[in-house]
Amino acid sequence: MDSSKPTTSLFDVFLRLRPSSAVDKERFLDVEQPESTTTGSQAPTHITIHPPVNDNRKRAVEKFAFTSVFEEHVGQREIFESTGIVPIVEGVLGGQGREGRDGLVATLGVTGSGKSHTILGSKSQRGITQLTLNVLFQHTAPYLVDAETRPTIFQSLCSSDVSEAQILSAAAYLDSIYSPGEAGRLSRATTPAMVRESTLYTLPGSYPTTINTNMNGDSTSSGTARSTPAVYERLYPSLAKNQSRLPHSPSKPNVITRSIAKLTSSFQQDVSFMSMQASRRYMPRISALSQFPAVDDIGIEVDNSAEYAIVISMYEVYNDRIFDLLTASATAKAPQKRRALLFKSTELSPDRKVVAGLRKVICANLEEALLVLETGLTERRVAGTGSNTASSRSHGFFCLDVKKRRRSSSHVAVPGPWSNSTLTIVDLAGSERARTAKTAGATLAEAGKINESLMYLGQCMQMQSDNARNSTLPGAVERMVPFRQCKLTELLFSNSLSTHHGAIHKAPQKSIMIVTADPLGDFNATSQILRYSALAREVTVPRIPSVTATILAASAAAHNKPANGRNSPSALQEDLDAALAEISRLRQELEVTQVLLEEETQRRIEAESSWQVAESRIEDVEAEIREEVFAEMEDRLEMEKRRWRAARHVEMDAQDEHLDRKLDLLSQQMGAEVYEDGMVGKENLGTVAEERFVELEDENTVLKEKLANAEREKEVMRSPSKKMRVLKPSRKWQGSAGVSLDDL
Ligand SMILES: Nc1ncnc2c1ncn2[C@@H]1O[C@H](COP(=O)(O)OP(=O)(O)OP(=O)(O)O)[C@@H](O)[C@H]1O
Repeated sequence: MDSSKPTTSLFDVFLRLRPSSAVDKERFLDVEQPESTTTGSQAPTHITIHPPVNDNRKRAVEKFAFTSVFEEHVGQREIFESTGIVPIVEGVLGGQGREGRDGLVATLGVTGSGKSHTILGSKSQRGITQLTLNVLFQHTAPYLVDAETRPTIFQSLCSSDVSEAQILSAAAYLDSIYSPGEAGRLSRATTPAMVRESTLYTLPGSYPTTINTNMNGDSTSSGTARSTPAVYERLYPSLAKNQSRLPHSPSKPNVITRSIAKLTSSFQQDVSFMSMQASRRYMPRISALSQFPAVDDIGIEVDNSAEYAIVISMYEVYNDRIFDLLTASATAKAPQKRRALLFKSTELSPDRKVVAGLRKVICANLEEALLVLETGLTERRVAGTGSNTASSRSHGFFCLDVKKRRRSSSHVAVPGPWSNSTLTIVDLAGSERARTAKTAGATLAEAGKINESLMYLGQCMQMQSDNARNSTLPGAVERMVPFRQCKLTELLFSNSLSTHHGAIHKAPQKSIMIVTADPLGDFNATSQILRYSALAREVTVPRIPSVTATILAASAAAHNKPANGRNSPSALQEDLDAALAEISRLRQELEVTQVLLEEETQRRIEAESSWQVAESRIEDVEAEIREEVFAEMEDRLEMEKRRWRAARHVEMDAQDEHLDRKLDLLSQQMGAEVYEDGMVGKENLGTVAEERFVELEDENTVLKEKLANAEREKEVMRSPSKKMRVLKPSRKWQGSAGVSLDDL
């Protein structure tokens, strides 16, 4: 089996095994050590999985190839270094004078296999996300722009963003989340690394006891007042730095003073921090987050002719809909109100889809970025299941936009335009079996959606490995990866294809997938994921020595010879052995074919079910479109009616006016007396005038008919039920001013 990475591969695929806590379970996965391990440090690339001993479905032994396999003892730093994340970060920053290239790092695996641990770490260890942020900020620090205090830079960053985003500075964002008005916001989960601010006060001597709280919840300090900023600076060095730039306003307390004031107030009321409401939110303590493993010695190349801005956004895909994790939309009053965002092309990004309308936060340093990350993660949907006490119920996307532009210098007066490249780190929700996870209700429904999206992801990855396998065949045509089936695959794959924006060619993103597995976990679920994610796969049937041995023994008995045949090497025996070996080989081949057939049947069943899902979705969409079109038609009809009515009123007014003018003219010409009520006195008319009067009467009759017709039409428009009545001609026409022309 060729383990080399296929050229058409969209992802590099790594396998990480987690240390298992299970003691009574059988290990079903073995790592094949490469021969060169004895001489060099080459990581293994192949694994073999064996069906459980008591497996009543006769299943094959399967061998899988990955870019690298990391065994249980491998730590977070080695994963960070060996999976090629560092070159991806360099790619995002872009080489000297070049635009960056998008990157994607994702984890995939069964629930509880260690995806979140790999991406986000735990209380004692940092994950890939924190390590990436550390390396990124450490090396770009001298080249980062100051968007906080320079409005022109902030403005230029806002206007360069193509995703209709709401861009904020980190201080403004954190203030919007932790300000008193937002204190009742719901917290869905604590993050693996988060230690809440309240724990600060349990440490002896760490609490500035002289802080007092006024009626507004503002804090004032007395006596040892200088200790307060020291605590701020130790806890929130970046915010303290930012605040020192801003004029201090006692009437407008900042987020930190308010937070401490609230805690002081609780403390003074003798309320235990442990008994505080879970929904209450406190700023995470930076110093309490893990610093391990250190990555300060890892170097990356940065373009020193450029300046950078690092902008963070976070969202989750929950039930196939995208929700912003940085928008404070879930409040205690309206927990359900979360607006789903669209993945679409925008005015400024016509050739490339983006998640439109996200909130994005410009971070000036690592501390700010970690605070934003921790805050966003508390919004993510997490629930306890039978398989994992904090199981992710959504696919989490953490996006690092690196904005880059040429710096102004003595040669170039103005800086260049901003370019943007994004590193997306994805923590996928895990596939799970309802029976193992013991889920029910909404959690079970979520699992259904998670499994469905992972099935589509599996189809895409399967297509990728099929394409890679077929690419070596003459005349092979690469098949399109079906990534538009759901939001998850669209988000993961659509930037993996190269696009053109005007004359600019954007390179496809560089992607890596880290598959996590528990070698003592669920065999069925794990093998399914390995099957579609591995770069290559080989199926073998376990040797069944008993079959050959039985036949040999039987034939030996028939010839009354020893079973091993060593003592009687006759030609007959040799023929018999050869025949038995051939039978055994054919039998194995048949079994492999049976296994493959079974798998193909399974795939067909899955494809049929996804076809059915697609069909019912089409029906839903069709019904939705029908309703929309019908509603639009009704609106338009109503608008047309209103327009027609307005036009008719105008016409009637014009006719009245015309009539009045004629009467005026007539009375002037004939010297007839026009009474105050508009009637003309006939007694004053001469012969010529009488003729003219008759003419005008005829004309009036025509006008009357026209008006009567108009009146009838109006009635018809008003109510179809009155149609019949209106069709009967009215006996007598009354002018709009109540003047009867018959009376003239
Ligand atoms: N490599 C590892 N080393 C130590 N502990 C680990 C490792 N991988 C996972 N764990 C621990 O196992 C538990 C479950 O892991 P985690 O939450 O990362 O699983 P998951 O795959 O993200 O699950 P889900 O899909 O349900 O969210 C956690 O307590 C985590 O700390």
